[in-house]
Amino acid sequence: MRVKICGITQPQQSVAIASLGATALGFICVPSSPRYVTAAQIRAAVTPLPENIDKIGVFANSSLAEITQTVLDSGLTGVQLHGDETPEFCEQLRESLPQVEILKAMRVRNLEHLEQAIIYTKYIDTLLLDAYHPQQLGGTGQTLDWQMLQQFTPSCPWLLAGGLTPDNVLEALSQVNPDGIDLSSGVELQPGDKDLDKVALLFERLGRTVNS
Ligand SMILES: O=C(O)c1ccccc1N[C@@H]1O[C@H](COP(=O)(O)O)[C@@H](O)[C@H]1O
Repeated sequence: MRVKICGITQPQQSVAIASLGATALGFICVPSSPRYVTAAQIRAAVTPLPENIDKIGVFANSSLAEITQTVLDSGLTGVQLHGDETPEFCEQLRESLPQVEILKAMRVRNLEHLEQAIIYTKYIDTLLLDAYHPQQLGGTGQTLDWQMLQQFTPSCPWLLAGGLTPDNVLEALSQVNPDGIDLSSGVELQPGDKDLDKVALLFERLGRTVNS
């Protein structure tokens, strides 16, 4: 199972979190977020990482040109679209960056949103389901209604996000069967500063060994 730890801002934490067992690290490219990092900061954080770790940039309603330039400048291997990007936008991004993994995040409010998620699967590699929050785009610590996701089996891989912590992750995984999970505020001391003890506890509870 993929485990993505998102909202990394410190280069030394990216290396530590990868060695604890993360398969993917996320970097917030949304200027209004307290976890925002520049392309140069991402470059510094991803350069020492092993090749097999996915390096995902999180964008929200950025232009194609901004995303493409950031990917080229930073060494990202994936782009997570966390705003109101359309399926057509995803298709154009795929043409611009054919080698880069495209993840579309859906902030799920109800069953109708889940149905909309399916429309994207033709144009992306991976879906990510996050909780809806009226004021914030992400990193909110709010959980989804896991029961609603029990029948969710899209034709592409998907990651469960939204308020996951070392304390609730096993309960979530007992109810839903995603291809991976994504955690941010649930393993933090404060926005952008990850709590390495909580990250270690997460992998202990998931029963993982280093980079398995
Ligand atoms: O973390 C942020 O600040 C952020 C800002 C804008 C868009 C997405 C953001 N984070 C994403 O939110 C989810 C869930 O976070 P949490 O575990 O509930 O704190 C995660 O996918 C982050 O990539």
